[in-house]
Amino acid sequence: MKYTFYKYQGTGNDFVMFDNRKNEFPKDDVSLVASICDRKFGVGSDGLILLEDDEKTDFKMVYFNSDGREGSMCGNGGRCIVAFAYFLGIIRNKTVFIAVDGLHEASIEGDVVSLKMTDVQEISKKQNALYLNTGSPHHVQLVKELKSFNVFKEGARLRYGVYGEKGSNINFVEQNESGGFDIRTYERGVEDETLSCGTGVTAVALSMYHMGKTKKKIVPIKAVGGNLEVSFDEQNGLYSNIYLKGEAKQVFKGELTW
Ligand SMILES: N[C@H](CCC[C@H](N)C(=O)O)C(=O)O
Repeated sequence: MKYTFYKYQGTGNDFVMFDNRKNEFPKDDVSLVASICDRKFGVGSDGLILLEDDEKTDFKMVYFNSDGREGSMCGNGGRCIVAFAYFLGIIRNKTVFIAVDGLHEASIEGDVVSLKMTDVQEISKKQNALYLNTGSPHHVQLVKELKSFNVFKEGARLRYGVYGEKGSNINFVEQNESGGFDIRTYERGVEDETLSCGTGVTAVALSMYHMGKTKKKIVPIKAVGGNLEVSFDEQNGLYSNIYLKGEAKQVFKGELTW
């Protein structure tokens, strides 16, 4: 059977996307998902996303990491699937959809998608770092000379060494001259550095505010693959109305046979 797929990227975090409203995709096939994501033997991507029907909202997002296993929330994937739903004509400029961590509101204007993230109440302190869940678990650590920092080696060491089998995504941050922050992320489930991680960017913005590194509630973040903006409200340590905003684009369409 032939399946049409689309490739999307959000600040360089790339995804193979299927319209699975007819439920044809064999989503329990971990090795199939992993082989589609493989950059040498497949299409190549950081993850695979299914757009499915949902009774109560506009659509459902099902996200798999490139290892073939279902992941926790993906912020860039969430932005990309909004662009995909718009392309398919399922939504207009505003939407509410369901993902693994609950409901998400979003809006799209040209190539720019603004995605509401889950509220965050708990930011815990680790040695040299903060840890929080923005839909996915994130370790946030300030470093010097981020450009030459060995993200893969240090990320892998912390991911397994500190967080064990379940793991965490690991973000390294440095404040830049314009007052915003540069970020590089080692992603669990991809087990490598990716060019951008949306839930990671969100975690960094909240963490930097929490630490007093910025007083602004609109925080520009520069990932390797592009710029994102995080805005939020904060009251007594509760972060709400968190929005992740940036470009999400369709790259190509193709056909897979299996
Ligand atoms: N790239 C994603 C993060 C996916 C989280 C995933 N790596 C996991 O821990 O299951 C993002 O843009 O938020």
